[in-house]
Amino acid sequence: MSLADATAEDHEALIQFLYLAPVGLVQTRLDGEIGMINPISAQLLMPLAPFGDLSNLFGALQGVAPDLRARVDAYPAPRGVICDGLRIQVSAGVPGRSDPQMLALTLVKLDSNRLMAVLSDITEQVRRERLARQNEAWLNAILTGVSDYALVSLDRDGRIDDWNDSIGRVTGFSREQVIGASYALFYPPGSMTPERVADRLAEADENGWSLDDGWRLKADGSRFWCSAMLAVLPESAGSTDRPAPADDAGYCLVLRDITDKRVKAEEHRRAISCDHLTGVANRRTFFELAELEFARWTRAPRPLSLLYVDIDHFKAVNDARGHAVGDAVLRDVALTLGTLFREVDVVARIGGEEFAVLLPSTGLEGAVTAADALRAAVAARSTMAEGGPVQVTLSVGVATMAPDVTGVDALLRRADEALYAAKRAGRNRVECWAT
Ligand SMILES: Nc1nc2c(ncn2[C@@H]2O[C@H](COP(=O)(O)OP(=O)(O)OP(=O)(O)O)[C@@H](O)[C@H]2O)c(=O)[nH]1
Repeated sequence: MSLADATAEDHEALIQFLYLAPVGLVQTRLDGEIGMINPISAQLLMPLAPFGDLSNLFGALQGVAPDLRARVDAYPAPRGVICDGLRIQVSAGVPGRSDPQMLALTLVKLDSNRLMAVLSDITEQVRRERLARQNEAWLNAILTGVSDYALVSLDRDGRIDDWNDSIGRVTGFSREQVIGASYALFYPPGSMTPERVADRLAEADENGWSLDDGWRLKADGSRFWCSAMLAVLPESAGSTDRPAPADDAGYCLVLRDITDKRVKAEEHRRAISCDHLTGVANRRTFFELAELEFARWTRAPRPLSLLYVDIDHFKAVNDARGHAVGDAVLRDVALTLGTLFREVDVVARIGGEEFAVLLPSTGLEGAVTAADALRAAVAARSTMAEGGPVQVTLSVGVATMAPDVTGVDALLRRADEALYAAKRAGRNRVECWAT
């Protein structure tokens, strides 16, 4: 066989591999223009691509992974792995019925002109991981030594009904301060609502336990990073010879100070849950948290609202001042969003110049007030950038939960419709969804 024949055969084998590979493979230029794409990629990308346009990988993924282009631009080496198994949330699931669809993307820079993208559907794997994580956390909680724990016994309403030294040791609170208080006492202001207190109790009732990590408060006002497990006590405290009726059963709250491990945990959390450019939550995290809120709402309806935020005429900023200045504006808007909202609110970048804010325990009126405060704050400031300050305005669509809203996607659609109305009405406005 001649060298030319052998090369042609190799080429043919490569094409065969590309077409039959069990994962999606896409070869693009550095600007994302697609040169070669196999059927699995086309199948995965087609539903995401605006107007079914599969000419550019970044364009196709713009709605679900807006920062890809920036990642490629920021990658300094002539070749190498730009991102490895980056998780991209494609759609929100419906609690109890379907899981959110998730893709994994590995992006390799082959040389100064070409990228290779490997795409796979990891929806099922993510579901299994979530279950495994919960099991592991539970096992860790049981197996680790008990000296760094504070054990708190709670009544059915989440009020602390028993005291032991471990609470004083870990949190610094005295018996008088804690007995009769809600366990929300250990949470920093703004990070707990009465509904959330009840949610965690309900979650524990349903699963036997409920876990969460985050900042907690000590008696002196300082914070510690805590892993908290709330477990159902099958019998009421003090009952010895007969099981208590189920109504009397309380809870055991186990607080563990893991401040030392926090830096690593935080770094990990940020890497997977925050938007690369702005530092606010990414689209995937938004949907995860929004689904949790929606599931809570399904169990016990309470006010829950959503803001869909879009920067006005942002393309003009990019066109006039360049992409880097556009990025600085995005970061600035995210900063304003981050400072205006409560810790319990979820602020996320869900598209190129689109943000969403989920407001638990907030009805329509409160959401409109918050949206207008945001609109006014952004309109009043400007971003300092090379070549002079840049001013932008926002349009905001507001929607609130109602019995006929079937899921997170549906709520988002309503907020999007309201946003569209705000754009039509002249921009720099807040509009609410109306039937
Ligand atoms: N700098 C920068 N620009 C981005 C990023 N993601 C998306 N964009 C740009 O955002 C712009 C969005 O423009 P359009 O959707 O036309 O909307 P608009 O100009 O904001 O106009 P209206 O929304 O109708 O007020 C496009 O120019 C995108 O290229 C990003 O990460 N950085």
